[in-house]
Amino acid sequence: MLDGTDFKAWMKQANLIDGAWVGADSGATIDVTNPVDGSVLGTVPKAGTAETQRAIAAASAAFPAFRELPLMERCGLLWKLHDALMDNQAELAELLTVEMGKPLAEAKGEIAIGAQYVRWFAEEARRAKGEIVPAGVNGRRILVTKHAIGVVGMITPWNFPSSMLARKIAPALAVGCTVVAKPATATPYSGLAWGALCEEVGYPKGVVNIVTGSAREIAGAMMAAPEVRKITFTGSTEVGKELIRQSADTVKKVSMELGGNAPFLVFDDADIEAAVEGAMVSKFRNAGQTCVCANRIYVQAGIHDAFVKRLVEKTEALKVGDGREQGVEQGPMIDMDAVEKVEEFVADAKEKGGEVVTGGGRHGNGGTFFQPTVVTGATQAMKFATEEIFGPLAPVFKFETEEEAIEMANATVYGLACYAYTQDLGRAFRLNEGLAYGMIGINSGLITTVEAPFGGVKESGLGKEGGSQGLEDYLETKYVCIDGI
Ligand SMILES: O=CCCCC(=O)O
Repeated sequence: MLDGTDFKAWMKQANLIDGAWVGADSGATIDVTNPVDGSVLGTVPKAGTAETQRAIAAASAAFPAFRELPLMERCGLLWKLHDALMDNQAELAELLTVEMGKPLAEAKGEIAIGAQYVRWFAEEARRAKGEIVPAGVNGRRILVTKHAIGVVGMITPWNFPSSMLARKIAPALAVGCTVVAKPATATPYSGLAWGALCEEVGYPKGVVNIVTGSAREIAGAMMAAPEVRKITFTGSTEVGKELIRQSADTVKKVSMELGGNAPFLVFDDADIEAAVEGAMVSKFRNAGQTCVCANRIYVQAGIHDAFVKRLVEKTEALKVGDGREQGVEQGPMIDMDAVEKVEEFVADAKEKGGEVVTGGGRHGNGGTFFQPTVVTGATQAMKFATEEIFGPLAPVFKFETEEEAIEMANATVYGLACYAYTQDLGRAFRLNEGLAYGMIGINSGLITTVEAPFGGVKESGLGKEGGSQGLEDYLETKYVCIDGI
């Protein structure tokens, strides 16, 4: 266990609305538990429509002045926010681990990448450039300018409760937008901590508002409010589709980071050790509860057995336990529903001829711990071929040709991330062109980085987070036509 950190210092048990820390109007609260043993860490307000409407009104009132804050002052606030995150990295990471379950090393990494997003967008804000376009006729000038979109509603998930907010809140604040955020009910403290950090570094009241409680009511109030000009959501495709439908009524801009079903292709010419290493990190980080986790591992026949042998050895060596314990590499799953879903995938695979080579069931630690699992003999008829597993289950499929691998990899409605291991440069280019995914890792199982546009195609989403594109999503483009020159 960690010594000397005081994660409770950042564990805010109230909502931040218009610069005040408040409870729900009704006084109702929701318990927040540690998935390691179900123990109650504390409570958060069970807020709903009225509280969210006040948060939106506060963000709306704060917008004109915040938008006008000199660019260097906005960037300066982000620099301070970056430093506050890193100065409190250990405490914030422990808070994340106790509410979400991921190993402390991963939680620290999550706080660090969140801080990097903040720094990245502090730098990118200085390049939110417009352009002057040559006019088609004399005496006329065409100017294209960029402007903060306005109040942004943010709905964030439980699996990366800090960094998913980072890559929404940082670009929004960088360009002068104001924020109403709803963290996931299972992991609200990491989101509320962003409110506390923003307050500490001096954001004016109303610029950042954080509301916890009824997802239906909070999201409903955001979607209904004409002042909310943009909604950014990370979560399931099902919920994302519903939010897109609701956004039509007030024609909001939307960014949707939705589900995935990442194929991980390993070709005969791959460096097997590197491929296994990549598969391990891609599959088992966050106990497989990552939208870009390898969901289907396709291995070419010539190296299939050698790959599986190493994958199983490494999977069996994973240390499962309380994320706060030294050396733990896989924590508990978020809840019992998640466990049962993985059990269903295993049962379905077994019924259809798959072989569980290691793991396959609940872990001896009890509760929501699940064994790191490898299933071989996977086929396109099994449920995980088309559905997202979101758990520590690695299905291995065998393939013969590149064409067959691409076809199977693309046989899904999702298009978030995919991976391929090969030493053949020509093949790497063919894969990049042939795989219908928003992100491709060639010889890498870990591709998330602040400089790159994270996001999917098809039913995996709309918009990008990170990169210069991640700023663009919070800007409105205007054009001025000056005639008679
Ligand atoms: O679950 C989706 C977020 C992925 C974040 C990451 O890759 O770090």
